[in-house]
Amino acid sequence: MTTATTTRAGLIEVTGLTKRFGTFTAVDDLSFTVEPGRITGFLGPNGAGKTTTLRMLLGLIRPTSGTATIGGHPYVDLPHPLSSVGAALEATNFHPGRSGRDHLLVLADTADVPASRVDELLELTGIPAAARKRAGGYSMGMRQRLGLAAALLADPEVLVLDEPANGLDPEGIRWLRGFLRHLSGQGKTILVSSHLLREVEQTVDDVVIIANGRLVRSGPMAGLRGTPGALVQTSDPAALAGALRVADVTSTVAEDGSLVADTTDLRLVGDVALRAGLPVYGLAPRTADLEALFFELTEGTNRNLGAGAAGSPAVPLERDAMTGEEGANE
Ligand SMILES: Nc1ncnc2c1ncn2[C@@H]1O[C@H](COP(=O)(O)OP(=O)(O)OP(=O)(O)O)[C@@H](O)[C@H]1O
Repeated sequence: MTTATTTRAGLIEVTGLTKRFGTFTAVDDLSFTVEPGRITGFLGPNGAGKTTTLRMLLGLIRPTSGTATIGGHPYVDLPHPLSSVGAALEATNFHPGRSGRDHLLVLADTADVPASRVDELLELTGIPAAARKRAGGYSMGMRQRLGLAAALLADPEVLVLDEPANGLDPEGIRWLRGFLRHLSGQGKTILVSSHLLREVEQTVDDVVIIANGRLVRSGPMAGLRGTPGALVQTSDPAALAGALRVADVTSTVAEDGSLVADTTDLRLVGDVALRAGLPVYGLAPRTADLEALFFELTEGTNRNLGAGAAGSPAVPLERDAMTGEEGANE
């Protein structure tokens, strides 16, 4: 069993985490771990409970039950929270009249971080010139980069980013991917939320997928992609399946009539078909349809649209420690 004294500093452990707002259960008995040196995608449709979970992890709201710890400690008990965890939960909470650089300088002062680190981070996040202008005029992508710079100020071991790809153009998403990869290469723990699997599928090593506040899947991204294979279109799939079996390759006929062979050796499949005298109309590696899988796993669970909305809250019930949003009780 893991204890606070033996847990690695950057390990995130969520155990039986539950959050109720009145009668509405936003996060329901959620358990997962996030490993250092890896990028983990925290995925689920709108309203699944991602932000609520991250807020509990960051000590901004109290769990109804369960725990969320970083290096074995709840956030509020971390001896050096700023150098342990950097977070960017919203891309909008900057003083609009203040420049991005000034915003970071204020934060740096609070966190006891030298001003030189601010300029280093503005370079790293690609906004050195724009950061001298008023933050009120920033695009969403710029605000994302500024939020990322703020999260990294104290060079934390753990980075928690809520929808960081929102508002980034394809070039920006590619940049973010490379940047996060670089940080995970330094051994940092990176937890990135998104409501789109497709947006992060090339970025993340592991996934934690939730729907209706509950865990539906967690593990390496490779496991989600499934076993690679070959897709073949031929005139007689059953005959080709028989010929492949002789060559020690198992296969199944898909709904659309194509044959899915359990091998990545396309040349072998082509050769077997040729020897069997069967025409091949199409031959390609099989790639998982992640979008379809994600939809299947989370189907109809967007609570903000009302589907499956039993007990859905009409009004916010609790004041949020970060945004000061309205609300009262738990
Ligand atoms: N303070 C609150 N009071 C009442 N209900 C809340 C509060 N905060 C969140 N909720 C509800 O809890 C559910 C989960 O919300 P949450 O913001 O955690 O989802 P999410 O997965 O982050 O969604 P999105 O992708 O849209 O940001 C939603 O139905 C939301 O309306």
